[in-house]
Amino acid sequence: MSIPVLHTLLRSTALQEYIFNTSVLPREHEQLKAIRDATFDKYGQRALINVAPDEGQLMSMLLKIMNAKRTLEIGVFTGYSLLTTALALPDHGQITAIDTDKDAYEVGLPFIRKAGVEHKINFVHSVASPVLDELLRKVKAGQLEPFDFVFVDADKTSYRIYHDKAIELVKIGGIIGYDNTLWFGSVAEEENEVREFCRPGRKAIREFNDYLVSNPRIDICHISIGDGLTLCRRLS
Ligand SMILES: C[S@@+](CC[C@H](N)C(=O)[O-])C[C@H]1O[C@@H](n2cnc3c(N)ncnc32)[C@H](O)[C@@H]1O
Repeated sequence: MSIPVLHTLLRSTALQEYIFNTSVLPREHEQLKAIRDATFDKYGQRALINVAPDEGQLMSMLLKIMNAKRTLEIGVFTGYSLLTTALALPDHGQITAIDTDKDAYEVGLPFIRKAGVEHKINFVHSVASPVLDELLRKVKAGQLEPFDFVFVDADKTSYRIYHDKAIELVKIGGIIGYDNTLWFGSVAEEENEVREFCRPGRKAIREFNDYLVSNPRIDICHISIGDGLTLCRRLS
């Protein structure tokens, strides 16, 4: 069992291990496992910011059901969710992936290459907002098709800003996924019980969850997998 239990919100360790060992890890692509291992070697416990393997499995299933071809990712790190997406898209699929940390991306890149999917990826080394603004300009000018799927897993205090841009970047009927929307479970804790490291993120995520639910332009599904995943389907 190589996945630390911290990687899950499920309170039963035995049940989480059962899920991982029975249905998730035996089906995990060898290069995804290699990214996870390389991330632990380089970053230790920080490797937990990789998307959890069972969440990756869900993303992969969703992308295949949607027949997604063009996706956008904000927050790549060493590329676990990125490789998951690249493996789920058809050979002509295209991913625009944005991150400020090129060194982390390069930790995962050899495994993306070994998996034979690098040609699907356009990595943009930048803070996300200006890149999103430029993509928006192109979509509005009709120079770029809107995306089928957008995955957001970057700075939590900017999720609302990212949502206002992502809703215009994804096609009607397309999906936006937000990671970490249960923030170590702290969203449901009493104020005085919240662990210190959770405090800033908890406030941002709670406000973001309230913001999403008040938005009539989306369907919402809030899933307790990994550290919480909210799927939004654009309606209008
Ligand atoms: C939780 S990690 C992403 C994990 C990744 N999805 C995975 O599965 O491995 C968050 C990433 O967001 C990036 N990030 C933080 N703020 C950003 C910003 N303003 N613009 C672009 N990337 C940002 C960080 O550099 C970090 O690599």
